[in-house]
Amino acid sequence: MATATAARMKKGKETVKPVATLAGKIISVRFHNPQNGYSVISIEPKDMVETGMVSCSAVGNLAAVRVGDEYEFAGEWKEHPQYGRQFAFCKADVVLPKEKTGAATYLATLAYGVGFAKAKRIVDRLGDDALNRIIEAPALLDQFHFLSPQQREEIQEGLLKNTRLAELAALICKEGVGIGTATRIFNTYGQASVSIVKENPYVLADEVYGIGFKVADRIGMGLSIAPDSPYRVESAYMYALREAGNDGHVYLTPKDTIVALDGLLGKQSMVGVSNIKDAYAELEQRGLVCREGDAIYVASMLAEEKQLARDIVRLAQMDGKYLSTDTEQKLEEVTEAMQAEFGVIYAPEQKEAIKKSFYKSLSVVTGGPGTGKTTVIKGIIEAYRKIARSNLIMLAAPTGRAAKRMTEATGCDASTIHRLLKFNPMINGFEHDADNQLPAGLLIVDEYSMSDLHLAKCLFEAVPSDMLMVIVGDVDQLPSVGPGKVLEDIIESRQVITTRLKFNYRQASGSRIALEASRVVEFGECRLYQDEKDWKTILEDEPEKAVTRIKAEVRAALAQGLGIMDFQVLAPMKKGLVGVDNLNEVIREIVNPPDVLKPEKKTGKDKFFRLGDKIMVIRNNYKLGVFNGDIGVIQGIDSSSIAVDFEGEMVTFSEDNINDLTLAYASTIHKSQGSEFPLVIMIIMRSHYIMLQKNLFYTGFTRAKQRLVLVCQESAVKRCLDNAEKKERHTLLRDRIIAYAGASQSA
Ligand SMILES: Nc1ncnc2c1ncn2[C@@H]1O[C@H](COP(=O)(O)OP(=O)(O)OP(=O)(O)O)[C@@H](O)[C@H]1O
Repeated sequence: MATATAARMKKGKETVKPVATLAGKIISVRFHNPQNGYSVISIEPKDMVETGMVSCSAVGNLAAVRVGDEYEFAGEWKEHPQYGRQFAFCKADVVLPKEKTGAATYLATLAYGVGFAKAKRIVDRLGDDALNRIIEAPALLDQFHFLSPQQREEIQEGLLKNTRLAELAALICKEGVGIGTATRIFNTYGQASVSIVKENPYVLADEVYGIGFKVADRIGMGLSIAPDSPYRVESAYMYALREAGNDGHVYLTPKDTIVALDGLLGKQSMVGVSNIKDAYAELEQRGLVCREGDAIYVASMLAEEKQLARDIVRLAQMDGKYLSTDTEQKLEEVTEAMQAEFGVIYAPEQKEAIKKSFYKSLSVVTGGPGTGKTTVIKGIIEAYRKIARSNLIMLAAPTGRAAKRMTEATGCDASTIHRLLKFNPMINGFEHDADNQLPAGLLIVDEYSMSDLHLAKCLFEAVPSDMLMVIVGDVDQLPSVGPGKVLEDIIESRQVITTRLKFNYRQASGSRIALEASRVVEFGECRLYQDEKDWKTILEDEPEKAVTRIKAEVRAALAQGLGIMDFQVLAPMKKGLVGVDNLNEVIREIVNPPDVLKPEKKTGKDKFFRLGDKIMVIRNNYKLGVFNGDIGVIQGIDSSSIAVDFEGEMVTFSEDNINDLTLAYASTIHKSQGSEFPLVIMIIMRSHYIMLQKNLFYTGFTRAKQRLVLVCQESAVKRCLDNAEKKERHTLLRDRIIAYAGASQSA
């Protein structure tokens, strides 16, 4: 392996820039940006004779800057048009004092409550090289009982920050790589950070949370790694495959892979097909990627797709636990009894759905909003109680909001799938799996169109064959945010018993939203009611005016007493005047204007959160127990964290994961899946062109429970309706289910 690594290293045509050096003490800090460490400092050079200066300016990135600290810088002298000659450094090593008094003085600056006397006792015991010894072995501090645990931590952290982290920051904090990123790298590799980053910065994309290929590449390019370095091409290859998951793909075709790599590596990168083939061969040899025909997979994704297909077939072919010669009659009696009990006459298809959930261990119920899915869920629960004489029932949904709605609708506790499977941060996985399956008799999972491949694989393997599992969802909605289209593939395989509910009860009660939902799905048609029942359309051709209309509707909602969680603005995409990002800023100024009592926290260029802001989680964080699409309100902001109330559950986000949050007054239609809101204000304009699809439009307006306000250009809605073609997702789940089912039947 060592030889292979050396060979791969050699292939890269690395260039080393000539550098000058400067040693001296910081005498003043003129500027320091805490986000990226960019600093402008005055230095008193150690060797004034050599530099010919009493003081000089130096610029570069430092993790922490303190007047009095001594550094050895490497970089080059530059002539600034305004500020004159200055030293631009790309490397900065703190020179720690080596004699006792200097070391003790330095140590005394690091921890609150540790003055010179205590620091001197430490240095006396550890010797002249005390500071370096503590850096190498922080446990040495344990012997000093007069230090509190916090003081020990502060000394250790201070030393590392001012030395090793400073060195790392100076090396990489350029061109948009911030101190936060440097700190994360440092937290991952500790003292070895600089040497690891110098050898192969692309490893960061695999191993450091929050760093992807693009940041690693910025670091790599800054370190003059060759554009055709195998490390770079392999990292881009893995990134391209993983990134395809963001477009819903489980695998990529060879052609798509090359297009994606071209985009990532740049056409001028000297990377040719042979480099890409070499990268594939290396990654395949390391077990990271594999290929089946024209499908190139991240190896773990292929394994998951196969495992899921096997488990689906296992459950779909297993007779329901309570199936016997008189089951049909028993089910008939039970549904009759329930009709009397609940005062409801089930539609034939609803009855079918309830009965069929007892035929096999796995069944599916699908239907649009208002077709009675929840009514069927309640029916299945009650029928199970009566037939199995058991209460071993588990209910779940992919998001917290959907689980909450399920609880409210059924009166039974429902949890997220993650909670159901018991996510354990210690093992970074679920406690319930194939070896420790779920202890229930009946499991019903709602909003299943939202489940991606990974979550489906984890859930299905944890379901014992003698359990009854019913998955419920609206297959006409957008598929999951993550890779795959699991519900659609299961239904299309025709190997799993499925009931499609068609009759729309809400439509029967006059709802225009329900009526148009059916018409959109069945005929690709939709009437744009001016203002009738639960539907209001505002036709507006100019984007600026459309934004003004949205603002007016938001004000009207507030005037009617709706809270920020009661209404949601939806748009097809993020960018542009009528995109989510701009709408969020505009709506925030109405709903949560600035106030001296409301602290704000900067989170990026031109981005900030304000106390009281409505926010959404955009990445699953199993450790914090929050998931993509969860919506909450900011209840606390301080210099290093944000506390968010997720409908009664408080979660604190630190600097490391604040970027997993975004404003949520407006959100994309994709992100609104699984949620419903009393009022939805949805905008559909021609400038959203590339996103305008039938299932996107359908998913968006069916999020409205009581009222929809549609601000649109008529032609944009028409474009949605005409574009019934679903965006293709590369997955082979359907084919695998069919193949495994065939194989097991012929076996
Ligand atoms: N057989 C029935 N007879 C009369 N009313 C019914 C029947 N089935 C459902 N309903 C009513 O229709 C409405 C919609 O039903 P339900 O909430 O079960 O649908 P849903 O598919 O779960 O809707 P959504 O996906 O929007 O939550 C409810 O008010 C429900 O009481």
